[in-house]
Amino acid sequence: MSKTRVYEYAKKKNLSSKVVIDKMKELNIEVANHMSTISQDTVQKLDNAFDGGSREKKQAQPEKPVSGDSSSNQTSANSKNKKPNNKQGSNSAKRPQNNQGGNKPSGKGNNNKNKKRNNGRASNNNNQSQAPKKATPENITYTDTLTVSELAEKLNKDTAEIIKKLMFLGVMATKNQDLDKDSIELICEEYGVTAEQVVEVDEIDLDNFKTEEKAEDLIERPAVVTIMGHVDHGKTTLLDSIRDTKVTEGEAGGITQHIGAYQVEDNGKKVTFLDTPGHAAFTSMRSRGAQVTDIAILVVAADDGVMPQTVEAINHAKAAEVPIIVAVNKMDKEGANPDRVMQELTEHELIPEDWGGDTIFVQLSAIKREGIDDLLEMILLVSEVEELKANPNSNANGTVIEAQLDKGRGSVATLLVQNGTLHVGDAIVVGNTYGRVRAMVNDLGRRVQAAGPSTPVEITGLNEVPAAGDQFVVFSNEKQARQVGEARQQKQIEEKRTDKAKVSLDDLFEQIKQGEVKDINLVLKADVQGSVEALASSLKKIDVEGVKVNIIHTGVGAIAESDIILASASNAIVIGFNVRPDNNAKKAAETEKVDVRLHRIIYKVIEEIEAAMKGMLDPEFEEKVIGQAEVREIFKVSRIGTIAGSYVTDGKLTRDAGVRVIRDGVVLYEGEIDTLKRFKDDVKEVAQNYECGITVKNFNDIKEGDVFEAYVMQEIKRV
Ligand SMILES: Nc1nc2c(ncn2[C@@H]2O[C@H](COP(=O)(O)OP(=O)(O)OP(=O)(O)O)[C@@H](O)[C@H]2O)c(=O)[nH]1
Repeated sequence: MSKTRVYEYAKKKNLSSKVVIDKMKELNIEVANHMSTISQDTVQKLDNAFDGGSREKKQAQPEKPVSGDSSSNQTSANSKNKKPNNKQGSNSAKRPQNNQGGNKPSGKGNNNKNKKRNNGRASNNNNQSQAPKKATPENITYTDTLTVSELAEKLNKDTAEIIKKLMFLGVMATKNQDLDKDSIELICEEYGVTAEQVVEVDEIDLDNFKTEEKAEDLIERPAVVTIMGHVDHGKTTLLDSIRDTKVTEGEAGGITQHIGAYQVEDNGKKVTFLDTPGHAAFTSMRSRGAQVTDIAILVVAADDGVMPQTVEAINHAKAAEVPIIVAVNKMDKEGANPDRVMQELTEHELIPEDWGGDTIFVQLSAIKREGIDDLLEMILLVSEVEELKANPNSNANGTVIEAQLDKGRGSVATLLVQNGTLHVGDAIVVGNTYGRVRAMVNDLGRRVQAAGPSTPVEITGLNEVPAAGDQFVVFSNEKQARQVGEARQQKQIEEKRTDKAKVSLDDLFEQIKQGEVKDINLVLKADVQGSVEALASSLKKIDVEGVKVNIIHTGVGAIAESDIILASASNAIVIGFNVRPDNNAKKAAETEKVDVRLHRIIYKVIEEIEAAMKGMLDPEFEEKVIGQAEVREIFKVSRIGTIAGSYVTDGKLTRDAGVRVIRDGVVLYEGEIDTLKRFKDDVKEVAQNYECGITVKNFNDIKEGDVFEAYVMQEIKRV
């Protein structure tokens, strides 16, 4: 059996691997990737296929673009691969290796195995790669992406060699282009190198400061219980009656205090209840990464049965993988029908033990305080099964249950200690706040010095108010606590600043709805003063939901960088009427994330702004400028009209693209390309740094120095 591989065959035929793979697929020959072996029989079939057709051969000029950064004037089929990964993942469909499902699992599996084996040795090998011999390393590491030349350096190879390899994989890349994970792995595979993507550790992530516990240090801790269920089924009454029965029995003389959670004792064992019933609080904490609940009590009124929120609560508890105990409440009521409740719950996979399932059902009357002991007993039973453990002898960490600003005491937060023991005087970072635990009060209003695992305590001493669901960690070193706390605070401020998303038409309505936007600030630029005025007065007349259009700046001429800076500073949208942004403005708009809208018809501007304010903006398509060409010379041909001898300065021009003729930053005409030629030939597209001849449909007033802007309408993916 012959051992020809796809890429070898491709090389022999002077074709790219992609072309060969595509052809094999066309011929219904199974193929995974460029490394797949092909039989003699297949070689024969391919030979026939390629010798018959000439289309593919035309595309194959593998040697040429390697030396230069810009690729040759390719056909549109080939040019698809020119930029394999402008944005990570966004072009994945276009990457050749993604066409072959069979390839990945095996390749990845091997990598993973290697990864494990080589774990921790990555950097060593990297250093090794600096050795004078320049051997190929065993493995390489990277964080996010690598450019072609960075990859070449890591592999100790010439950049040109990597570019060539990429080409044989059907990927056209320049040396400074970022490669995505798949491409990096493919190239490394070629050299038998393992590529490991390492995740950058966030130094101020609180998880990094939690103590790692050894199994032998862990001892049993109380369960943390949340009560959930439908409105009026008796959650609050149940919480109150548990507390009243148990607290008065145990801690005599305590004045119960609402701190968001309380602890009761039964048979010498403690149970902690979160006293914000309902799944909203439960889920909002969970959405912030806090998993506090160990057991969920699902309250169902015996006279009402399973209701919508009962089902929601079940789903939330299931999603959190928290065991559920069903409390069938209101058993004292006349219409109480516990069997119906059980029956209805079986539909949600909560099957009573009596019926062969494993869900515990407790019948009770919260109001009459009947069945409370049974419920507690069951909670203790489930806790035992769950083997809930923690180490009371380490620095505390846990979650904020609730927090507020108190006039007299400053920031007050209820913390649930999940591991370790919290002490008065501890240096602590809580979410993005920090401080020293000044005083601790338990759920009975008593001052305490220490709080062990599963204990809720209210603390003071933080510099700011944290948020419910925030994590907290105690530091042995106060200085470190302050540093981490300050860094987290700083990061939050920065995130807020960048997060304070600039207004964009796409999410304007959302912001209006949330009350974040009351005025829409606009910067208007137009070709002539008359248009500026007409546009401004029409825009001011838009009246939607009491939101005011506020024109903060107008001007005549191209959109300049200063317009963008102004818009950025005042959170404005820029409208260009018959004008374009110049290059600096374009760059500024990108970095400042300023929404720039370009129009040629006044009513379209009004329509768009109005639609955005009403939340009716059509989100499906947006215009994407694909390239620009500069007119260098004009040829007047009597039968044809004006041919613009042009040079593509940016991107590419395609014959089916829309085109605008721009003179001094002002749009003169918008229409379609009529003919696009290279020398005498009609072509489908012309790439950057190439000359071409262009005629525009129904438009001949072209002058030297004019700019053609080519654009296509592109569907935008929403997340
Ligand atoms: N007869 C009887 N009524 C009860 C029982 N438990 C609660 N109730 C009554 O049912 C009503 C609702 O009880 P809550 O405890 O407020 O119910 P909830 O589930 O907390 O309600 P929301 O807070 O609105 O979600 C009140 O009028 C209670 O007095 C019980 O065991 N028997």
